[in-house]
Amino acid sequence: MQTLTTLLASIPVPDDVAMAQAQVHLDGLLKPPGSLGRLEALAVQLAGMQGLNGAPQIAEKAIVVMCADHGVWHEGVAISPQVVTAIQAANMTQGTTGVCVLAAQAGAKVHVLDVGIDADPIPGLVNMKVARGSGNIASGPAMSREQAQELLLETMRYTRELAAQGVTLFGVGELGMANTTPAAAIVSVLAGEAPESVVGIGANLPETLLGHKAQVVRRAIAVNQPDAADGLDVLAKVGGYDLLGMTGVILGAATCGLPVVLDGFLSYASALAACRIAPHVKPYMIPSHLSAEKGARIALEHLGLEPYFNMGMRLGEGSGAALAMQLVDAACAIYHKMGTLAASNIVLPETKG
Ligand SMILES: Cc1cc2ncn([C@H]3O[C@H](COP(=O)(O)O)[C@@H](O)[C@H]3O)c2cc1C
Ligand SMILES: O=C(O)c1cccnc1
Repeated sequence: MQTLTTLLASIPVPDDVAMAQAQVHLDGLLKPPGSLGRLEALAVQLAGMQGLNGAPQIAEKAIVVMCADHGVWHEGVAISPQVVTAIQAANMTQGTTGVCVLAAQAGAKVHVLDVGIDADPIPGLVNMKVARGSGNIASGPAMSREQAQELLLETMRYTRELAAQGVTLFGVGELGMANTTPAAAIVSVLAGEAPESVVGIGANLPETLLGHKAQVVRRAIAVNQPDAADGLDVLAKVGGYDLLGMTGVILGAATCGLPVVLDGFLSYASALAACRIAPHVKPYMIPSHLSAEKGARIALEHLGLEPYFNMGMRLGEGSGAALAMQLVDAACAIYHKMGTLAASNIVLPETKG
């Protein structure tokens, strides 16, 4: 079985030649060159991905939703009852959640993984439970480094298996009451920003409790002393199973040369960790929306990603990733279905840049 090191080393470098050819093709389509803006850039990005073999074309889409509970919930950093994680995870199997509805719109299949829900295994979920909830990061690590590495590998392998079955576009999602607290801790450490700048209301925490939430993040960092240079250390000490699992999907997709659409704030934390673990994963990431969570802009800036849309969304679950998959479809559609300037005998003067 391949080790983490060999898997990470297998992430292909995007194909520059394919990207240049895609740009030439786009410039010849029935429009002023460049006039479809970031849709063109997205098509070029896809063309460079080795798993797609040159032409941007999406076959099967998968949104992988990582579900887990968090010991830090007991610090009073979230207002939702902890049992909502298990209830909403079960709802995922009924197709009634936000991500399920939006994924159906996008033609994506939702895969729901229990990586650490504090409940008995739930029928219909993939059981990859590490434990019934992670450790309380305010007083110790979320998990051991061994557990973190094992879950990272397992979720990478799960993603690669989906790719082997024909998935060519991935989206990440999560579910876990209180998970905006470990996500804020990860972003704080990896972006080098104060907890106060990245802590937000999550699922409607009263503003009056934001100071407390920031203090809990401060404590988590002080107690655990995560090494900002070591993404796995940060995830293990101040993260959680769901955040780790999303990092696994991001890295797993990249090892197959396939694109992965990010979601909201939680996914930004996982993506920052993925970049710290393997910086060459970056070209495979596709941002979706700007989450309304307070630290969202900071996290995206540190990722060097500009979100495609800003709709005040802050649900998570993969809802934003599902919506953005329709943009990926749009980028492929213009590439393959538009007519050419040449066929219409339109000759445009050369323009610069
Ligand atoms: C019914 C319900 C459905 C959700 N779906 C996603 N979240 C989102 O809210 C949680 C994070 O916010 P916090 O850190 O404040 O707990 C995560 O489960 C996230 O996926 C939900 C939250 C609730 C209440
Ligand atoms: O940005 C998100 O995805 C988000 C924000 C708050 C709560 N849950 C999810």
